[in-house]
Amino acid sequence: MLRAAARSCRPRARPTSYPAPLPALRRSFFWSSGSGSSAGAAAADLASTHIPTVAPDLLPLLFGVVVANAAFDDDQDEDKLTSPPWEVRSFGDKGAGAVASRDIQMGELLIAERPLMVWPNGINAEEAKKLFDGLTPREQEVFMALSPGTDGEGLVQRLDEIRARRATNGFSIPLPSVPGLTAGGRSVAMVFPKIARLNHSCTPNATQVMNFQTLRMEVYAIRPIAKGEELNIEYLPGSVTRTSDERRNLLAMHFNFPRCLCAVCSASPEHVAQSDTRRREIRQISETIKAGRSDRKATVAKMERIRVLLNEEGYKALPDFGDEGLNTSFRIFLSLHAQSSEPATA
Ligand SMILES: C[S@@+](CC[C@H](N)C(=O)[O-])C[C@H]1O[C@@H](n2cnc3c(N)ncnc32)[C@H](O)[C@@H]1O
Repeated sequence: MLRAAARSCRPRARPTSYPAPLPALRRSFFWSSGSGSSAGAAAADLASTHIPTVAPDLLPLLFGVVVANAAFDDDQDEDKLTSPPWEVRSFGDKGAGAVASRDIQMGELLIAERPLMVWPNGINAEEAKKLFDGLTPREQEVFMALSPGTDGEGLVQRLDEIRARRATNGFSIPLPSVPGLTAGGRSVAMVFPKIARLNHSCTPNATQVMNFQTLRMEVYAIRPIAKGEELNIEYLPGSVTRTSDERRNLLAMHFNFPRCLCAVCSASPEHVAQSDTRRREIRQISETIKAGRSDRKATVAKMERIRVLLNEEGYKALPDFGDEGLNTSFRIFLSLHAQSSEPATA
């Protein structure tokens, strides 16, 4: 997909919102700490944040140790990791999926999960087999239990069973830059076995974000979710600006399901047509906002129109326009809108 392209479509696993900046690694990790200590400086001068100078051939080893200890998880709610508020059940033609086992509030952390493996993107069948053989028997078992991704007619269909699973269930995740260590930008493939059970919806109620401090992918509720409701994420960023046909083509090609069975796509033809009209208008407006030629007042009016259209669309969560700048602007607009529509207190 292809796989890589597919996942780069889907999980947009945005490495955007690290909960906090990366720790010490961000200073010059290897060559000299740049701390300015002179040869004669006393050992006591070394700050507690001192970054050691590391011999180059030890870097991969040290990096392995950093990765292995990446998550101290001291701020993680153990409960969320061990007894999440959802369970897996069958969703008919969609296969397995996750359902809320109690009422969930907006903003709740639903899953925080380490990847089963981290592989390069764009590998051939032979390389994939070699990497698969390197997994432990338990990891292989977990991987092979995931959706096979070989029952459709998209690009995934042409892959071997390892890469098809990787494509259907994984994310292509851009690595962040670490000054002095890596420029970032390179995307790698990661599969998270629990998150892989989440089905797609064109009006999702959850979203995923990669936390590189803990090396976990986190899934959050982006609106209140009632007990018994399915948890869904959006595989395609920018779905809110695409018509049903456009979404169907992309989902079929990259995720191997020819028919999206989410609430929007499985509505009556009349409702689907209305939804398409709204999403076309959202796209047209969002493109003019991105072009940046409107003044502030006009931009606010455009965002207000998008807000109304999203309401009509039943899109109760924050949309992903597939554009970080617009996502942020719209988030700010919504919070200002919420403040201005709060009833005045006497
Ligand atoms: C990442 S897996 C999701 C979990 C999967 N249902 C399972 O049984 O493990 C992706 C696959 O689930 C199915 N799927 C996910 N969302 C769907 C949707 N909205 N409509 C139809 N099938 C969907 C497709 O077969 C897709 O290739």
